[in-house]
Amino acid sequence: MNAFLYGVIGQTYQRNSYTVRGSKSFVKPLKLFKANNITNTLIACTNDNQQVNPNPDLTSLLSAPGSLLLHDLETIHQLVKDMKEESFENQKEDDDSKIFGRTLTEQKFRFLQDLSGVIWNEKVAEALKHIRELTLTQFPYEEACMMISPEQGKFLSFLVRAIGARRCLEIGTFTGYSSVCIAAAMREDNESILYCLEHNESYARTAQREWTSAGLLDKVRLVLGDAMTALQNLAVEKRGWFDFIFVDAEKEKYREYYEISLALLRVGGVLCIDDTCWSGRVADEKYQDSETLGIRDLLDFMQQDSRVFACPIPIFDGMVVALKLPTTSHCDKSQILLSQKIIDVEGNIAVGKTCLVQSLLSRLETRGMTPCVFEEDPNHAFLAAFYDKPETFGFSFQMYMLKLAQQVVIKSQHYLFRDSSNVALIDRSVWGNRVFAECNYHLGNFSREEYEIYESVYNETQFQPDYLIYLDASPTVCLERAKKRGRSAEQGLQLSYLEALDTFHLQHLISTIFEGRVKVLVFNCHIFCTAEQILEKMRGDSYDCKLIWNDQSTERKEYLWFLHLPEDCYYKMAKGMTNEEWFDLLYSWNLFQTTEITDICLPWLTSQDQVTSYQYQAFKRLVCFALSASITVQFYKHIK
Ligand SMILES: C[S@@+](CC[C@H](N)C(=O)[O-])C[C@H]1O[C@@H](n2cnc3c(N)ncnc32)[C@H](O)[C@@H]1O
Repeated sequence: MNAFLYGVIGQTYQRNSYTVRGSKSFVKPLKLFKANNITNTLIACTNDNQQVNPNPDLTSLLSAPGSLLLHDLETIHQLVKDMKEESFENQKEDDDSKIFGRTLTEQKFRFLQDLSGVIWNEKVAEALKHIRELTLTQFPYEEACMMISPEQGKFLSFLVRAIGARRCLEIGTFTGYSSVCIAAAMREDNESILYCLEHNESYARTAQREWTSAGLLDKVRLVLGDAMTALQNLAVEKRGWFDFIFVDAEKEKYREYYEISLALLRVGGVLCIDDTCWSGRVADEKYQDSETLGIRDLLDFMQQDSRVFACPIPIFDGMVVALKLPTTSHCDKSQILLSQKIIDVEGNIAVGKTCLVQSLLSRLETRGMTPCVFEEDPNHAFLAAFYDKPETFGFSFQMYMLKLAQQVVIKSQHYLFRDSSNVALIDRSVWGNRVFAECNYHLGNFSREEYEIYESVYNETQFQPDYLIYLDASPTVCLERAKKRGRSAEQGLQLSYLEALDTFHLQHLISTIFEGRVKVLVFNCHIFCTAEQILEKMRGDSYDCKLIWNDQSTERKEYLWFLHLPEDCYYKMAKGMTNEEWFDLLYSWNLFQTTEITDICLPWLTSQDQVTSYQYQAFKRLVCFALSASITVQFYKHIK
């Protein structure tokens, strides 16, 4: 007998009439599977299909993308040989709900559980079991079958853990089965979060109870309401932010969900789309209903979409997983790079960036990472011409440098994407470039119109390092170092230029710290800091901003004292204060005289939610003002 058993794992396509109608060889396995509550339904055919399959639905099913040749008959027989046949006779053959989604307890199928308990600990396993039972017994069959199968749940956990996801999103939560699988597998740190979009309040409440009993409530953020509205809101702030997105809501909107999900996903993130077989209907043109069309259109579209690498998975009712690829554009707003992999080293000319980057390079290598340095390498003649006549070449040179920096963004993205151990060390990025451009504009080397052009091109660039390491030294020290290294283009370097650059660097540094999106380490480099010191700080990292002094000199402390704020400042920030109150507060704390600074942290940067964006901005402005008032008066006089 030359028979094959085809199956879509866990699929409930079965109409028993098909499956028992064919060869006797697979009737027994089928019965045994059912008797043992195995969700898999096998669809079988002989080597000449017609004998088994007079029904056109089965033909289309077998040709559907989700169909999978599981085993030859002998393997199936081997698989079921120890199964018990008890109670099978009493089961109503086509009572789908009896078979659908039962928890698998048979030894043979223990692989469906997380035996190590590492990902699905006891609470999670219990919750998953409970959700299945509750959903199958308390919801009508048509609703209950919206829940993903246990195998899919495990697959979701697998994917999330495999990519180390911690920022996840689910579109369509229902009673919470898939969300528990995702949340349980997210990276175990405080930043891990799963956004769950669901518009049905009663489903959402059920899911919430399950998150609580699974011990996952603090990792899940429910967004109750229309998913598309929620997605549009997320797209304002969280483009390129998510590591993993699971799409499992209205099929008619799949194309729209796909597009917006892709924008929300980071490069290297994974998108998983459910129900892509849709009981085989997607493959059968006879079905033209809006849901089938929604899925079919998306699949057709994805085949041509070079933004992703997609793979169909014939599991339950089919899934497609898609990996978001890097593009060749620096200005795709959704191109946020892989997290924890970019270190941007910034600072004034000759402060010591290149030395530090080189020593970081070798240190990271000894720690099993594969770092690569990315830097702009400008044409030296052009650089010399710019130093010689900044008012003539200011704009063209800065535009040229911006272009080089944008290429660095693209190159580093591709590098990071290639291997998970890769780390990009950037020796001055677009961040530093902008500081130079702004400074040159203020020095009169750009016209206003030119500066606006620069800004518009700069604003197209999407760049988000994980760490910004700022090396700080006074302009005098930088000038000495520039002279020492003796680059010919830098021979005419003026102290006044370094002072101007210093001020703009510090202002940008403050803005960056206060935006709170990047971890900032500020190193006092009057004495060179070592790579070991920096790595040490990164390793023990629990702050969002650190100011680190590696010597006792006080010369520069006055520039940065304002970062050291008393504890109750955080509390007051959340209370809502006017600009004037803030100003008084700053004075009352006598901050302008503070000289004692050690490691500092700005804890509210991790919880921006407590602070309104107005307060945030107001605070930022005040600090900038304080800086310019107390430190840079001289500089402004100078440039005016
Ligand atoms: C297929 S079920 C999700 C099943 C769930 N992922 C699981 O494994 O248990 C789809 C869910 O999406 C929700 N939904 C459908 N349209 C929605 C919309 N426009 N906004 C928010 N939720 C929606 C439904 O209420 C339903 O709970």
